[in-house]
Amino acid sequence: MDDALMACGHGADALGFVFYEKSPRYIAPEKANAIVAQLPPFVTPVALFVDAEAFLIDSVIAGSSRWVIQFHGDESEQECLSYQRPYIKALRVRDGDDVAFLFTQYPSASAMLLDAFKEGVPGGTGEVFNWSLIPDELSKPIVLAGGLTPNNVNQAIAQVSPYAVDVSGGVELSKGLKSESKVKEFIRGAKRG
Ligand SMILES: O=C(O)c1ccccc1NCC(=O)[C@H](O)[C@H](O)COP(=O)(O)O
Repeated sequence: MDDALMACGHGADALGFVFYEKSPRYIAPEKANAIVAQLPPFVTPVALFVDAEAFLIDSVIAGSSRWVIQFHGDESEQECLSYQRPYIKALRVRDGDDVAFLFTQYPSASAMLLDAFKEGVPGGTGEVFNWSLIPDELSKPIVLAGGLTPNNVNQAIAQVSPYAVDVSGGVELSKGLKSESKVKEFIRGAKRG
């Protein structure tokens, strides 16, 4: 709760909640929904799943009409759509990927999140990928992720012009422990960019 309100206080537009049990950032659904109930009205809570069972997703989103879902696994478009909520599909980009083609696989997504590919790690890698793999013209808004920090967020925005930027490890003191000064610096840098 303290971290969430701290990030909102520094101007975060959205907060991600990781419902992937293998992540050090995992949060239990009931705890997350208690936080969501306290969020200011214009901050979007984003529920992150990796090939989760439908009952888990349903149990989280039943807690609030405000949830946007972010899918980090191999979920099909049909599956993403079945929850009848706005959703973001994460793609882990690697050399040789045709990003524009991958976008066409999720026509119903509200946005696509582009993240670094690391074998066996579905997200939160802390690694930057090659931004030049992102075409200039894409059919959906991009959320840029992967190894962003207060030091490179400006450059990322200048090069990619994303709809939004997403950060995890780059604003932490250690895995799962957010740093207020880094969060503040990151958001300031992003909004200036
Ligand atoms: O953060 C995690 O632990 C995580 C685990 C499983 C799926 C997704 C996860 N995070 C997703 C995010 O959107 C991260 O913010 C994104 O991958 C960027 O992470 P980082 O490179 O550490 O900034």
